[in-house]
Amino acid sequence: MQIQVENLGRKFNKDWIFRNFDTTFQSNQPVAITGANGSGKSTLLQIIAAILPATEGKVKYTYRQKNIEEDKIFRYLSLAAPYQELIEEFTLQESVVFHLQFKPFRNQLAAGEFIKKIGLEKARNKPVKNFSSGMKQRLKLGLAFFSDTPILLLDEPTSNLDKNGVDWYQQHLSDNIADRLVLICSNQPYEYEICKRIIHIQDSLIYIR
Ligand SMILES: Nc1ncnc2c1ncn2[C@@H]1O[C@H](COP(=O)(O)OP(=O)(O)OP(=O)(O)O)[C@@H](O)[C@H]1O
Repeated sequence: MQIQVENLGRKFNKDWIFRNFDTTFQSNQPVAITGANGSGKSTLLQIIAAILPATEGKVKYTYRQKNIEEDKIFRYLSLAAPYQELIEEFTLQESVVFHLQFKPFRNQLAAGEFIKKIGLEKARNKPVKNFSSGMKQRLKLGLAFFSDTPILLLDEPTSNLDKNGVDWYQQHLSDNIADRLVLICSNQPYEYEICKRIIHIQDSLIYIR
């Protein structure tokens, strides 16, 4: 998988959040996106996920030597982010079965095994609306980690997780990144220890470290 970003810029109202950004993201080269609160990390991630349009510039997606249109890229990506919604009325079991209608899990993982892997067996029949914020975060991360997609996008991945949850995150992240293009928006180094490349956003400019 490759994502090529050319002359990317985004403004809200009259303010440029960032401008003139060029880079290429590749599978097996996980990248952290860092920067102060409000610097534009989530905005950049949402443009790459084709959730938000860019104001100028282009994002090009290539998978197995074929161009993927922007309106099809959702099929190729998994995203875990604070602004991503879960279906609150569904139980955990129903949420997983619903998800599997659109995106299968890696290595043919079954729904029951998935629920064990995210450590929520006791909540199998509980509605998601009654989950704690940490339980919701485990579900979001699990769906992203274990879905069979070549792109994995994470925004503030350990928010609401306790120490056990952070250990769980680090373990499953490293187990599920092979052959995937991984981008992590974060200011917590323990969330992006696997990333050798860091992109830092400051004062509307994006620096590659
Ligand atoms: N829909 C919107 N309308 C107007 N301004 C917006 C909108 N969405 C984001 N912004 C502004 O864009 C800037 C970047 O926001 P963004 O959420 O991308 O930052 P961030 O680096 O992810 O922040 P944080 O670390 O707090 O999550 C902020 O100044 C924010 O107020």
